[in-house]
Amino acid sequence: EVSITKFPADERKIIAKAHDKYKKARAGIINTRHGQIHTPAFMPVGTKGTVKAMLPESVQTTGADIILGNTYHLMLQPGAKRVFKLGGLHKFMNWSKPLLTDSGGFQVMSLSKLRKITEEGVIFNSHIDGSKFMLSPESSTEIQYLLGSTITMAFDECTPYPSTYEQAKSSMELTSRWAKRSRKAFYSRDGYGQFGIIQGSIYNDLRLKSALDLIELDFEGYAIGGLAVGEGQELMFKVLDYAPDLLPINKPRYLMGVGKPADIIGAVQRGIDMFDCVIPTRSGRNGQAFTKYGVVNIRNSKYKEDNTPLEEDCLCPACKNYTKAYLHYLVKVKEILGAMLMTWHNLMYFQKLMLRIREYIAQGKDFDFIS
Ligand SMILES: CC1(C)O[C@@H]2[C@@H](CO[C@@]3(CNc4nc5cc6c(=O)[nH]c(N)nc6cc5[nH]4)OC(C)(C)O[C@@H]23)O1
Ligand SMILES: [Zn+2]
Repeated sequence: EVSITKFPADERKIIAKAHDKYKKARAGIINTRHGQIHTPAFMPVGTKGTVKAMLPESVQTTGADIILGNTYHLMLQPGAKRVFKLGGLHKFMNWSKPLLTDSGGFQVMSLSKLRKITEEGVIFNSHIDGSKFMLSPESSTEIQYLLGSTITMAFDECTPYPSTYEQAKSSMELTSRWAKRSRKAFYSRDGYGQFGIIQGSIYNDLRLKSALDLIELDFEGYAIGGLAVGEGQELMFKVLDYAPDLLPINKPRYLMGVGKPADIIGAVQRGIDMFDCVIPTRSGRNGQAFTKYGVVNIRNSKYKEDNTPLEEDCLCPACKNYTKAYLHYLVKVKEILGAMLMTWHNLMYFQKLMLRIREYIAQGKDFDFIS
């Protein structure tokens, strides 16, 4: 029931502005071969075929519909052909819902020491044993097929931040050529999809050109790459004020590597549907718990005799059965159970945030809350 109240003109402008701010937010469902994805969605990161410190069934109880894996790590160990022979990544890791795999270029740049970028692809030495590998649009796409990914990411070059206009332009153009080769190498099947990744750094004309090049290839969804690479929230939002609108309105939009709750809320308001970030899992293992009261650093000595849960109304095992004092102790003495419980709580927190955002959008309500 919306009651129409006569606001003075200037207040009406503010309210209109607020609603205007939310008009790009959308809630929906992506149907895949491995089940539905309710969007806006947060994807827990399972880089090496496991969400660290979590059983897959526990990840499922947090409400996650889809998790992320990494081509780069899995091709080095245990190897894509071996995973294929063993029945694919879903079977290997006992996760039957959707899986999205990143295409590996970004991880090569952020992980391996020696590498060379050529038109063909990226030649690099494994950060594990130094052996030589090459990733190309074709090999990355084939590896993701062997893994059995529900959503395959195109092979791109993540333009570093900061970059000059010229650097960003040539990097974006390489990504467009690689996207074309990735699309050609993709074995399309019902219920599986491939997402293109737009680049262009912070330059709106390059972002537009990147989007136009990739829309021509008719991907099942589109990611905005080259963000969450040190540019900061303000600059990221500046790009997000226009970039999502360059992409097809009826296809999923995925912002890679984001982020903290406030980043996610701001990006949803600008039209983003999918997110992945290591924050809930990595910071959980480091003793940081996300709660409605803010981030709790459980190692702080003020918790050593705190007999209350992280959040009294949270349904996760950490909050239902344990106290902050116990979590403080476990993390201090580096007990594995500490990493498990903190991770479980944070993943639950992030999924509850996404659920509330989806509900607020469905009811046409504002969701500027950051709790
Ligand atoms: C936010 C937070 C905590 O996440 C951490 C750390 C540093 O940022 C992150 C997250 N940001 C991030 N931006 C990305 C851009 C691309 C991209 O353009 N292309 C492709 N294929 N994959 C991408 C994956 C991305 N992840 O990137 C690494 C280095 C993976 O660690 C993550 O800060
Ligand atoms: Zn909890």
